[in-house]
Amino acid sequence: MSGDARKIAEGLEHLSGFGNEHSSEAVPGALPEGRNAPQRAPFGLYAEQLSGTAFTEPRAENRRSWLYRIRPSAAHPAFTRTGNGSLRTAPFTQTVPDPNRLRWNPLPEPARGTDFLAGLWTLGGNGDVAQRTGMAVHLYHATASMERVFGDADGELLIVPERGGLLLRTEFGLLHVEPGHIALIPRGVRFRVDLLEDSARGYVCENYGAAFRLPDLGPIGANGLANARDFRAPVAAYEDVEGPVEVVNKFCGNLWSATYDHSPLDVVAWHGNHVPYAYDLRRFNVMGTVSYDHPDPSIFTVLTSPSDTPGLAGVDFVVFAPRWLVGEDTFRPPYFHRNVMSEYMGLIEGAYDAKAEGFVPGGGSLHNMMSAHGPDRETFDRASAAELRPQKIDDGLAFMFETRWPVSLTPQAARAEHLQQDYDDVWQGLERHFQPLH
Ligand SMILES: O=C(O)Cc1cc(O)ccc1O
Ligand SMILES: [Fe+2]
Repeated sequence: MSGDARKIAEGLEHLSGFGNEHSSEAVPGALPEGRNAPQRAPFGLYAEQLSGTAFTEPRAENRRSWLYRIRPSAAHPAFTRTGNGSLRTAPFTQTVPDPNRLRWNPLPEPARGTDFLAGLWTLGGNGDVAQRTGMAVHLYHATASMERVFGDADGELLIVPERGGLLLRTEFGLLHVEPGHIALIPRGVRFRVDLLEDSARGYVCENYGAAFRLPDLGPIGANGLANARDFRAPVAAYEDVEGPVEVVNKFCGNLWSATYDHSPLDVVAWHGNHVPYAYDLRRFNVMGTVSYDHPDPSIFTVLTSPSDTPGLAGVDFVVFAPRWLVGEDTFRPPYFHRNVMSEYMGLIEGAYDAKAEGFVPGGGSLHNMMSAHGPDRETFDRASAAELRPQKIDDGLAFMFETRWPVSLTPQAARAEHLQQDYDDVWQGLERHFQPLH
């Protein structure tokens, strides 16, 4: 936490757009013109490519950036294993996959001096990191800014702050996010997290699969949901620091550490489309029914990571943002359902319209493949009797990581003190109302 970081965060410029060919230079003239790798890059910088897709993936999929840096990333000593803390990686095989509905309270308060990386705690996930499929659900609770630098070779990190602003110092420059915003750090991109308050907590989806992108809009048309221009990418900003800097690399599930003799956040200019970005979820253009029935939550998709089957996401990131409910002769909250996809939900603020209580900011719920869930009894009773006037839902911000594979838990999540023991009770007392005519 630092006043300096807050001042920096609030004065940041950014580049606008999703998936663009952006370019940025912290020093005018640092970006080569007309070629990526001139014989000598401007100002004695090193040119380096960072790829996010195979070289040969179709143009519409292809992601890579060119970085012009003080030292090439290759200039580093050997990495050696360091402790993984509470961070775990797929395949998750240490617990028996659980068909029960599960819900957790927020993580307990960590020790003072816990940085973002040490504060990461894995709930579970699916797939296999070495196959680049699946995802992990992490929570974080941090009480100190990072001194070290982190990069995740295993996947991109979708960070969903719930409490406390963050200043993300990345190779591409600086991003500022507050609760209600998201940040995405692409696979392999190095970064450090400064806290803007005494502590920060939130959620992370580590996506081992194909990079998140905006969903197709189909009949919605050319605009709507998350609009591309509302995504913010950083402008180039570099650290010219000589001296020991610890760099931690997550590789196939383990943390590896090396002490560099310089900061790796030394990129003076860059161009490309494999970049970190941030987005304010309150900019989401919510679509919904204007006639009847509760639409499926895919209508709230912010970002999707496709799998090899069209329409079947490895993981979708979905937001339940403030909106009007106007459906006529409609049970307006989320319906009862059993879903082939698996749903991890978190709450950033306020309340969620399917749950009267017990689903709290910083907590989370897991409804795995085919587990029966939906409104709790209190919500069902209230919504079944409610007068159906137009109603604004504006007291909460919830989200979902919805994935095609069941989420298996880590032992620490399965045995957590903050796992609620009585979650099933929210569906107790749903009375029988059936009265056939006779
Ligand atoms: O379970 C949930 O609360 C998420 C959800 C929301 C919704 O509006 C419809 C279906 C669904 O799974
Ligand atoms: Fe659901």
